[in-house]
Amino acid sequence: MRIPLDKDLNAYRFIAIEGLDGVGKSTIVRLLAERIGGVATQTPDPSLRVKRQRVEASGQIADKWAFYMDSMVCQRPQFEAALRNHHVVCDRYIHSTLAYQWPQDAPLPRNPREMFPKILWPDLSFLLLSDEATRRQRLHGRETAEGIVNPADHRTDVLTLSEQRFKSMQDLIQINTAGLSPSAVCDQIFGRAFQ
Ligand SMILES: Nc1ncnc2c1ncn2[C@@H]1O[C@H](COP(=O)(O)OP(=O)(O)OP(=O)(O)O)[C@@H](O)[C@H]1O
Ligand SMILES: Cc1cn([C@H]2C[C@H](O)[C@@H](COP(=O)(O)O)O2)c(=O)[nH]c1=O
Repeated sequence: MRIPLDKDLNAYRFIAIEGLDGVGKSTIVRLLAERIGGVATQTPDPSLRVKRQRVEASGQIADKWAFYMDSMVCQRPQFEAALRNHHVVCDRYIHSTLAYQWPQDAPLPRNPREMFPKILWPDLSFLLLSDEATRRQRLHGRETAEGIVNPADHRTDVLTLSEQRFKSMQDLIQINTAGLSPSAVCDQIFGRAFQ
């Protein structure tokens, strides 16, 4: 099932799902894309995994910023091609890069759309939120199921700053996922995006 919008031009939507590690983004990206017959994607592109590991290991914030920004610029043609026929739902995008990689002591840019014109801006960006206990429980559940623990998902200082920044971003639509099943979260996003 595909749900085009009521207009000929820009008929399909580019939707970004943002939030802290473990809050439920990839689950919701998959469910929402299935529901709307859209393309589920993510940044950075998985083909950049090795380069990403190298950049993350370097720990240099300028290198990380450049890597994540470049990855979005490079994915632009792929997103534009998909948007000709489908909605696109993306796991992390520009708001994550700003939340995690903008210099710690600098205020966030006031007009990021104008500042970073090379990336394709999402039509709608959603911020998934939950209380910390729920987020940790979800993370723990996934770690137990998959047998993989990513130390980056547990850096409290980084997570605290990133959450503050996410919450201060006026163009993010906040969805409180605590107490909601994945399908109920999906319903809320669907309602906000398409009804
Ligand atoms: N609304 C929800 N209610 C209960 N469990 C959920 C919900 N959403 C996701 N989960 C579960 O929580 C775990 C983490 O979800 P998911 O991997 O989607 O998070 P994420 O935000 O993409 O994490 P990361 O950024 O670290 O990749 C998974 O085991 C998933 O099944
Ligand atoms: C896309 C993107 C990711 N990151 C950081 C944020 C997290 O600590 C890790 C994990 O990401 P994933 O969702 O588990 O793939 O990567 C970032 O700092 N900036 C970004 O743009």
